[in-house]
Amino acid sequence: MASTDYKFEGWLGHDADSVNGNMKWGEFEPKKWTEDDVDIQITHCGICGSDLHTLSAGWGATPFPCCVGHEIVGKAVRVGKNVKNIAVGDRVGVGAQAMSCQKDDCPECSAGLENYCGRPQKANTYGDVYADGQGKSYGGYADYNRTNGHFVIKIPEGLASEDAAPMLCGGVTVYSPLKTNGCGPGKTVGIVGVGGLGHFGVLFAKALGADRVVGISRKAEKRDEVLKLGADEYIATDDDEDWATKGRRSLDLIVSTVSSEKMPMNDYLKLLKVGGSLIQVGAPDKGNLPPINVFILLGNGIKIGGSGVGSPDEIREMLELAAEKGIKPWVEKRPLKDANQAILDVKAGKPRFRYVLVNEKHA
Ligand SMILES: NC(=O)c1ccc[n+]([C@@H]2O[C@H](COP(=O)([O-])OP(=O)(O)OC[C@H]3O[C@@H](n4cnc5c(N)ncnc54)[C@H](O)[C@@H]3O)[C@@H](O)[C@H]2O)c1
Ligand SMILES: [Zn+2]
Repeated sequence: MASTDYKFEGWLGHDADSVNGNMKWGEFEPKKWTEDDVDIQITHCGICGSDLHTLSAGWGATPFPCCVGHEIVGKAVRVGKNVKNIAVGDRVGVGAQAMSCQKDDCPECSAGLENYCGRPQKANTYGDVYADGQGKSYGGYADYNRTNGHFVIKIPEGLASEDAAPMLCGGVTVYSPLKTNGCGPGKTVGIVGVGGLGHFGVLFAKALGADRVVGISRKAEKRDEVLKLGADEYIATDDDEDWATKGRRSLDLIVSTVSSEKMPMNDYLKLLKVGGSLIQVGAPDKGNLPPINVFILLGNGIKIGGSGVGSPDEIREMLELAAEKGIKPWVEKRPLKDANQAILDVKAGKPRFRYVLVNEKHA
């Protein structure tokens, strides 16, 4: 039995003002320990756009106090008796999901689609209340994390911790819809919104063998960086008022990571070839997309859908692909002690393309 004389401490948001650089360091009570759980000594945690939506309570009430962060990597320091896939000392990670029902009679969990489990047991890595009285979930801007072993993933040796961390949410959230919707040789793919998720979209669309990958964002200033990432083309929508006409019916698949309700959705849709699909993964505060013009849908025979994170199996598959192909995300390491400033910098649009907090006590 490993020692359990550690405290769960981290950056806590106490109200919606915490997103303005006002998280406070403090102790929290993790979920009640069960023999299905793993305790992780955290070394790295990526900053996801969802952390900001949650701190600002933009998606609805957040159960404060809340420690955000769901791109967690660290060392397993306590492993429950029932956990078979992890041993003490392993380098492991946790993404955005911490729990599902895991029952054989669940159509989703039994099919390896735990991310779509429809039962009350489903829980996010932070800001959630466990269904069975085990308390609240707390995320990775912290010293330690406790998560159900089914959602704790071993990190392959070939991947650096700072690169693996943001793949656990940001990476898999785009990898899953690319894979599910046929990204591969012979396909042209657009990635709308080249931020944290979008940059993974470019990297994974290329790694899956798409013929052409087009980065689509607002500002021309990102062009060189997006092309350097591996995109074949870049469209700056603020810079060219004819972009939708010029690119008409040129893409088989679009993944949109944009969360602004003001996005020009109807113009994105015009870029799809007949039979093409746009998959929305960006999640606006109130959950609404701009009004969609039905004539664009039926006139082009196109589909619009959505996708939520990815299953533990998809995360493992993505990490293996990343290790095998040497996929190198663009991350910038920030000390965990400066988490408040890092959040302000994300709000200001500074990351190229993902910040990863490093816990200097453990890394
Ligand atoms: N579907 C899921 O399961 C899932 C998982 C993780 C994150 N998300 C959501 O995805 C969104 C993006 O997350 P992220 O971590 O990449 O955030 P991010 O801040 O790193 O990136 C968002 C990018 O979109 C760009 N953008 C904003 N408005 C735009 C517009 N009108 N046109 C083009 N580009 C625009 C921004 O400049 C930025 O580069 C967030 O809403 C987040 O909550 C969803
Ligand atoms: Zn996320």
